[in-house]
Amino acid sequence: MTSTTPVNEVPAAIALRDVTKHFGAVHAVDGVSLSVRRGELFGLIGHNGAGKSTLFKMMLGLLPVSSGEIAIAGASVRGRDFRAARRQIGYLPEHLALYDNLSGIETLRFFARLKGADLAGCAPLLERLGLAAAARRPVREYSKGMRQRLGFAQALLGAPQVLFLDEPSNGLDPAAIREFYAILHELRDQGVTVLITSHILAELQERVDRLAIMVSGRVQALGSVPELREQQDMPLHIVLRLPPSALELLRSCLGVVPGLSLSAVAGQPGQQLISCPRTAKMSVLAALAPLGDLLLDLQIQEPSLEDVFFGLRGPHA
Ligand SMILES: Nc1ncnc2c1ncn2[C@@H]1O[C@H](COP(=O)(O)OP(=O)(O)OP(=O)(O)O)[C@@H](O)[C@H]1O
Repeated sequence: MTSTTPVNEVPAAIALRDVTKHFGAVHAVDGVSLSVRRGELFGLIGHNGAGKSTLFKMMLGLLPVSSGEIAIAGASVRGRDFRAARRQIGYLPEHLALYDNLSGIETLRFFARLKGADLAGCAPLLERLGLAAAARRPVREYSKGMRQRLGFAQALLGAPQVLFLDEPSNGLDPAAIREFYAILHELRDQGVTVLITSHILAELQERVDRLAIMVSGRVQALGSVPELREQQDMPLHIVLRLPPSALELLRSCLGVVPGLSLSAVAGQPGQQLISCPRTAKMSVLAALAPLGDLLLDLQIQEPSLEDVFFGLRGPHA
């Protein structure tokens, strides 16, 4: 294996250097470099066809790279030691095939045998994922959410150190999603590295440490949600509620702050929206002081991950 890690430095749990994958003329993945630390919960997002699944498959060694280097837990996916490293990897594919006639516990034992994991770990895993009561029922009777939880249980077999989860919250209800992320955060705190894809950006926004946004096979932006907001220079929105009689005073107060715009909030009488550069936040708040009690309410709205995503891709992308 070609090492990219300096001596005395802990290797990244996931390291990609200039990875490409071409299917004929289609550049599905086009020069991706990425480093995910041990114990990091990392999100991978992108439009349909952006290259996420292709990248996943290459990181799992299921699809050869066209060029570039991938190392998982220090082992190159092209190296001889990757077979052993795979034991440290858990994977939940987007569509996991399950045998309908097997029960939950039989399913998990089946996957445990394939993976060479301890069969004794199966029942506790079902318990942890809220499936203990359904353990002996055939999978054909499972709801979509139960199937997904069973899939998650199989990804956790053998206590993997790196987890790849492709659209894992598909079919989960809000309570199950909350429970699912609680388990992920627990695993992360134990040093497990998690790479997760989802199209539900609001779900990832508060829950991942960092993420990469893929556009047409490339990583277009990388960082924590606050870092991405900074990088994109997204404007800040401040919504005010005040009586119509205070509008003139508001305009004159804000006149001293450059670079902002003021507009009425459609369908919300008495509400005004200020859009301003993020750096102007404190100046705007200071400029509002003369309004005193006339200001009935104020909300600062940070751009969401969805705003960042569409800002990158453009409104019609
Ligand atoms: N086996 C294949 N042969 C030819 N083209 C492929 C193959 N697999 C993927 N592609 C193409 O590579 C591109 C990236 O596909 P990929 O499935 O990685 O996207 P994705 O980001 O996972 O999309 P989605 O969000 O819809 O799952 C697409 O243009 C797709 O058509």
